[in-house]
Amino acid sequence: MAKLKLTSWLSSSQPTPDAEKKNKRHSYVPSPFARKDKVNGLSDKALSVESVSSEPPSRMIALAQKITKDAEKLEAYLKENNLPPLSFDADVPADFAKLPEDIARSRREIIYASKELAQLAHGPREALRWAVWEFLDVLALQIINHFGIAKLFPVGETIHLEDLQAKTSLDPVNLARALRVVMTKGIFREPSPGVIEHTAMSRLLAEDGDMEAWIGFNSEDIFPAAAHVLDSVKAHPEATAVMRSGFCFAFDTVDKEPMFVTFGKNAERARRMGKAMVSLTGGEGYEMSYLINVAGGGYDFGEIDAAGGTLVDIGGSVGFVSVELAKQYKNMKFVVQDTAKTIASAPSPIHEDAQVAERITLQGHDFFTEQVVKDADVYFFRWIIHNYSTPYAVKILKNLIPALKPGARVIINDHCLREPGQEDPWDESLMRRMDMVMWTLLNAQERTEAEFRDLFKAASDSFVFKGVTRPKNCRMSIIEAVWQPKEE
Ligand SMILES: C[S@@+](CC[C@H](N)C(=O)[O-])C[C@H]1O[C@@H](n2cnc3c(N)ncnc32)[C@H](O)[C@@H]1O
Repeated sequence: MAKLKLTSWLSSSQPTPDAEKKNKRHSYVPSPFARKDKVNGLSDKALSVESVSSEPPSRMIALAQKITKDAEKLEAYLKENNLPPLSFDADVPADFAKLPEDIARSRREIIYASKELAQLAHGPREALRWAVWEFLDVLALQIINHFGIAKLFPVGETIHLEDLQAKTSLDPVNLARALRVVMTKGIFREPSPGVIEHTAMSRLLAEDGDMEAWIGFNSEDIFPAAAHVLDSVKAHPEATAVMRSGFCFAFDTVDKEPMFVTFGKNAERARRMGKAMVSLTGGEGYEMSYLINVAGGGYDFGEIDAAGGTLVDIGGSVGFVSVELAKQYKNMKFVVQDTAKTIASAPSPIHEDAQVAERITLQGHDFFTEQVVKDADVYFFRWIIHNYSTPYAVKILKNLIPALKPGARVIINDHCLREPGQEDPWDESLMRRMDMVMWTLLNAQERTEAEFRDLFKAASDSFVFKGVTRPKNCRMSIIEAVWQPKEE
């Protein structure tokens, strides 16, 4: 399939002055390794810590000082608020308490600075040599998670390795070797030789079903698919066809079916992916509340609500986003569209509050066919457009056109990539890796603002691109265009 003007993140498209301003307004500490003048991530300004000598401290010392300063700040906050000290112990809370802005920043700076410091201390050759071994940690975690090892003994108790071995079909030698690799990541520990106990992270594997699904989906679906991207891109260098992705090469479905169809045929695998998505969207920076909270930069549907307007939630899964919106907006109506199978699996009623449930309609609809809900006020795509390369994404948008009334809004809720170096390093790494996941599974991609603009333009000149906004601390952006057909 021919590629349209696919300005991939490699061929950095120039942002408009407005986009530039917006990016700057939201930008955090520059991403690691992005700029020569901001060696390895933290700008020199971000590292301005007092030095006792007249010589400016080396990068290594500046990072170490920064870590100390921010760690002291974080520790003081924890103490003042009677929060437990940070630890790997199994009984600590799995999530950070909600931190005030400045303390949250300190926490993040500790993460970036310590990562950079460790890399400096490894040196270039050793850092590079072992960077490519990360997949072996994933392999070990895959084995431990798949065989449910964390659930085989209670949290708070220890177990002898041989007793643990007796509880699993996994070969004893293989259990021990996989366990000892994940232990290097703080998942389980061995307080004395052959004695195993839980840590906070292994406890999550035992008790958090969504996390177990997240690890399973990533290590059993994405990991094999990633290992086949090279085959796929060698055979089809344009890498746009959804049925020729690394996933299709890995699972023998090339030119037969896309990933979503493969999952649709396997209830267990589909359920795992669904739960994995719940885990992801409950994670920091992805919560639904960002979209809803107008004061924090979420989308304001107030005008549409006042008029009792309709939002079509396309690829809306089992309707949980529409439910959240309907709880907030008491007059709007919602149509949730997804594959017939997904719609059939939605809860009934969709919500216990009848005032919410009665305003939500569920409908089987394939977004590769013409939109059937005419004259709605909003057509909404969350985590949909990034699943498709440009030719498919343009088709999805074009399928809306016969249904659109003048002024209809098309809202996309996805990542929006900024220029390299403008994100907080944690976000930058996560969003770039999500871009690789999209490539791996679906030959799809995350997009920049300019790429979203091009997408709408390729669908029709009558889409007026309104721009991109991003709620504070949220990783996802809100991308909007309005349908304004040209006068004949
Ligand atoms: C990544 S999920 C996003 C779900 C939801 N919008 C959210 O925010 O979590 C993609 C959704 O698209 C649906 N989907 C995939 N292909 C579709 C198609 N051709 N037509 C309609 N829905 C489709 C899937 O069933 C799935 O629910």
